[in-house]
Amino acid sequence: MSEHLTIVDHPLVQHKLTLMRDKGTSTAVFRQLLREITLLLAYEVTREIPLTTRHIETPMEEMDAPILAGKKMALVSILRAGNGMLDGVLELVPSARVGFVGLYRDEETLKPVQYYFKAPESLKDRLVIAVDPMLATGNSSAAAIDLLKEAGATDIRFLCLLAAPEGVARMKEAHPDVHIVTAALDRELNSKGYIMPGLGDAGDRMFGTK
Ligand SMILES: O=P(O)(O)OC[C@H]1O[C@H](OP(=O)(O)OP(=O)(O)O)[C@H](O)[C@@H]1O
Ligand SMILES: O=c1cc[nH]c(=O)[nH]1
Ligand SMILES: [Mg+2]
Repeated sequence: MSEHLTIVDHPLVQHKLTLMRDKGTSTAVFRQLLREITLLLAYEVTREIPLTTRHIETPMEEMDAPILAGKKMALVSILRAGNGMLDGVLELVPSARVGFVGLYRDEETLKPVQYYFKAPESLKDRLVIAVDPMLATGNSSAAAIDLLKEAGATDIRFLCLLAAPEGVARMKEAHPDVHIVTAALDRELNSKGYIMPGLGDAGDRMFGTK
């Protein structure tokens, strides 16, 4: 993947995203929609992953057929809202290994506070897909990717639902090698670091905590 940012403008993604943005959408429906959109985004983020061939026999004849190359990919959820995207990717890539980075954003400073880290082994040999629905200031995702690189990851993609221009710029500066896939690039951040027009606090809407 060469460009830094891909916006997935598929009509089904855009339709479902509108339903998610709507403040009248229930927690249960919000969670279900995020899972459905993530499956479609996962199709995009896994484009151009390397293939090799396996010699097989169809009922008709032998052939060298394409199959994914290398070690199983690692999927890393940035807690807690990232967990809402895990199932969608796992539906498409069921053999992926799964890791977790626990971070929350201090509401005053907008800096990430880390509370957990657990990654699959041999990260350096795997394609790593980090997931978090919201890329706002980019402080959380940049910090999560710092930790993944410290743990050995070299081939990392970032999958989110909504991005702000400020977060994309921050990621491009901190991690120019990390390709971002998102369903939408919104207008801006407000004075409290929330994405506008956005969808509010993804974790709270997903888990019903506010
Ligand atoms: O780009 P940033 O400005 O860092 O903001 C984005 C972060 O904020 C949200 O998490 P939050 O801190 O609300 O934690 P939660 O997932 O536990 O709700 C979101 O899921 C991102 O991790
Ligand atoms: O708009 C935002 C910004 C950060 N985190 C969220 O969940 N929503
Ligand atoms: Mg939150």
